[in-house]
Amino acid sequence: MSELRIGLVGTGGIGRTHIERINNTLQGGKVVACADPVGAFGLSVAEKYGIKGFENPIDMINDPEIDAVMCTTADPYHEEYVLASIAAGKYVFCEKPLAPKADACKRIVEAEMKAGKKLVQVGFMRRYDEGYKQLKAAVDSGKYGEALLLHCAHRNPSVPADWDNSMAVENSMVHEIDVLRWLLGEDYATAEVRYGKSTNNGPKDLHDPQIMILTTKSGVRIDVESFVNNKNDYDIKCEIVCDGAVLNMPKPNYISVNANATTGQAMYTDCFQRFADAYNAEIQTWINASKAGYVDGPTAWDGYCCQVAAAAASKARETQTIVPVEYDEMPDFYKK
Ligand SMILES: NC(=O)c1ccc[n+]([C@@H]2O[C@H](COP(=O)([O-])OP(=O)(O)OC[C@H]3O[C@@H](n4cnc5c(N)ncnc54)[C@H](O)[C@@H]3O)[C@@H](O)[C@H]2O)c1
Ligand SMILES: O[C@H]1[C@H](O)[C@@H](O)[C@H](O)[C@@H](O)[C@H]1O
Repeated sequence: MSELRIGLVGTGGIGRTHIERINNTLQGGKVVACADPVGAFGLSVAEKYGIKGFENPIDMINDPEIDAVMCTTADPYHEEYVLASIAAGKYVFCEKPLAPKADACKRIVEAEMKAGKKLVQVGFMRRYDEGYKQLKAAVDSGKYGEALLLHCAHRNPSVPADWDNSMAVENSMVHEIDVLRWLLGEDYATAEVRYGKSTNNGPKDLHDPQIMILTTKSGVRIDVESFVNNKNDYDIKCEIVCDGAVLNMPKPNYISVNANATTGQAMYTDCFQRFADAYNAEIQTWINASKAGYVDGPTAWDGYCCQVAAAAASKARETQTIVPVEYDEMPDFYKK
């Protein structure tokens, strides 16, 4: 196959950035068509990029001219389009979360096993970020002793007005749930969510900030501050306290500017700036692997495990208790 012909469903903010990165920057693939659950919107984006538009996303997924699918719709639509891609036997990249609820992720896992072949990659792009990769390499090297504690922060300037408490975990902190599980190489045992004093700057149904506390099966304790209406910058922190050292994620920086008798430094204000290189590496890896006939990234099983932990954290928040994270046993299908 000379070029992977991609059909993208979900032409909102990130969908359009993926069309641009694939068609202008990356190699080996082209977004040749797009569609959206809001049909007319999908058609208008297709016109803007000069690619084929489909009114109905399922027709696009089933079109023989489409080799692989990207699903970048709002979270509740992921299940339908990922299942349709699996039914069509096509590789599918699904933005995180695989689906907001663990039972929907489980249905995807079951459909993929029934198809007999891994087809799904989940959009946890932080695994491709240079800073997280360096942290993982340092932990895996064993040179710094065992990881004991992790202190993390996930700060966004703002989130849309329809956000509620469940999205803080299911949509936002799910990035930490995935990347720290990958970094430490183990699953979670318990989840807990505690509130600080809330800002008045966010949506009315969101208590912000929140602190999620996770423990892994071996007992590593992780705290994550989620503050998604800080009105300031997009700031991601990860500090790992090891037995013999403290490891800190490097902060990608802008230049500092001395002017007007002040030293200043611009800051990232969104994930597209902060993780630009990671998105490119993630999607290039997906294109290469899809052409070669395999999945090389976070799997549907990873997506399921993350939403199981997110559900435990949500329950912990509602009950203000510590909740066990209880996964199904990993099927052999995902062990290879
Ligand atoms: N990996 C990441 O860091 C990352 C970053 C952003 C989003 N995401 C994920 O990607 C998915 C999509 O997020 P998004 O930020 O692109 O959402 P978005 O709100 O920009 O778009 C979502 C949907 O809203 C509707 N919509 C948006 N703009 C519209 C318009 N002008 N007219 C009509 N309808 C419109 C469309 O149906 C569209 O598919 C989500 O699952 C999200 O979690 C991941
Ligand atoms: O969908 C976005 C995206 O995943 C960002 O990377 C994250 O920082 C935001 O909190 C989330 O709302």
